[in-house]
Amino acid sequence: MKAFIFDLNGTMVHDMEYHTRAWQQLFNEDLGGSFSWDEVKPQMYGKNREVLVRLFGPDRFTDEEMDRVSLEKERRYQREFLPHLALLPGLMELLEQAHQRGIPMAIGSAAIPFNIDFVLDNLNIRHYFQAIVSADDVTVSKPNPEVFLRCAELLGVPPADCLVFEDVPKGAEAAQNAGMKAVVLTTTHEVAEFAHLPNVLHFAPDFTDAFVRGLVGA
Ligand SMILES: O=P(O)(O)OC[C@H]1O[C@@H](O)[C@H](O)[C@@H](O)[C@@H]1O
Repeated sequence: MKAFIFDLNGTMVHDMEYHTRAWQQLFNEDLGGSFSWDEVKPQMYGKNREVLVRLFGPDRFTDEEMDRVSLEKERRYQREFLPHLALLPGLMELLEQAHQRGIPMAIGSAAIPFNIDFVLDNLNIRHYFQAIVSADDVTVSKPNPEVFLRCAELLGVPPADCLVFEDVPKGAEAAQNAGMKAVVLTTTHEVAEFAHLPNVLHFAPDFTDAFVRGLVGA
């Protein structure tokens, strides 16, 4: 593999429960919904506007309202997650080794820049990434391949030479649709949920995993 593309939430940081909880509270306490955890969790992919349309239909909110709701959700998420903000075990070492070996790296996330900046700047890791593609940079998000194809283009590496690190089935599906192999971090979903995706090379609990370390010759 010539380049690495990292999903952000649930892959670099173990935070998907915090996203799910922030959304569930907002849906049920502020927006009049009554969604269970098991109904909200599978919706945790794609842009915030896409999440809102999937759950409330296309006519409920204006674009401005969706952006306001989205920002409120991220403020709540950041407030709750900040005390726990840390990279997954082994990721800092992997980033450093890949950087030293000249492997280009990108972030391809459905999150808005507000959340990407929250992680990168608080953890001081922005300098490792040659490209960052957020919700604002694509017309359609995962499982559409646009986000990962844009990363490959910005890195100047053919899609087939990019390896994606993901944690959700819809994200691994986006990699498949982009013609990219994926390594799945099992922070958020069960291995069986990825059974339909032939591009998944390996499942790992975190970045200390021997297969993952072997990718940078460590
Ligand atoms: O694409 P990533 O980095 O996993 O981010 C996905 C999540 O990003 C969050 O910002 C959204 O609020 C979630 O709805 C979404 O699931």
